Amino acid sequence: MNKQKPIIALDFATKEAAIAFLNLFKNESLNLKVGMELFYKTGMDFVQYLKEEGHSVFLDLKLHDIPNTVKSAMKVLAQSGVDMVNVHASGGVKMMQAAKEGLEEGALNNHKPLLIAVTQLTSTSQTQMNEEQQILGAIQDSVQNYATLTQKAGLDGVVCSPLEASLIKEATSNKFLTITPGIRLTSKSNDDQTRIMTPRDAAKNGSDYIVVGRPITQALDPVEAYQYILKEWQAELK
Ligand SMILES: O=C(O)c1cc(=O)[nH]c(=O)n1[C@@H]1O[C@H](COP(=O)(O)O)[C@@H](O)[C@H]1O
Repeated sequence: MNKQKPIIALDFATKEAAIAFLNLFKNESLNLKVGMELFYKTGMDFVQYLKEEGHSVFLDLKLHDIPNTVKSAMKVLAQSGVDMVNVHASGGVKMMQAAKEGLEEGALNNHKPLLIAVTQLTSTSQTQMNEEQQILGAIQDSVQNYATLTQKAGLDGVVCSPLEASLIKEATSNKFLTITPGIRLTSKSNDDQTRIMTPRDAAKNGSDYIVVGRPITQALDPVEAYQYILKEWQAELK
């Protein structure tokens, strides 16, 4: 995964729609995230096709189950040759350790994907967390707690909002990765994302990778939107 480039969330319903989008980018090698919608429709063959086309792939399936099940599933994912996979940190330290073991056991030719854990989803608001999850206190504290547990389990980093990136670096280490969706071009969100930042501010606040979906995929000119975000991201990259 090239840190200089945003990760594009390839949230499309079909292989044809995803390929039509990718064709706009000619032969450029991209960081792509394949999530549940596209994966459930197209399966591992399409993921493999993306790898063969020279792209880096974050397979975002957010595993969350008992340790034994997650370990077995990770063994299979390790064999796919993808570059990054994830679990939910709320599954607990034992589940995260099992995920890591599964990846290590399944790794082919020593290629082990980066393993990261989702803290609090970027769509979750302070109020929602307090009222629905019954976690009291500030959402930043919950994110930091999940990040500390993730580090303890030996994973490579977390998925969080860019708003929390610098806080996580302070609580863990500079090498602990922050992968940050919730990227919007203005400071106001008009969709399901609540904890958002612009690409430039995300870079300033220490995000290692930004994940961007609709601001690129739904743009009138996706290549122009991508180029703009790339420029904004790289402008402040340390
Ligand atoms: O794990 C993720 O990638 C993820 C975690 C999170 O907390 N928030 C979040 O938005 N995502 C993913 O990041 C992408 C963001 O897409 P947009 O909101 O369209 O930019 C989606 O594919 C989400 O599934």
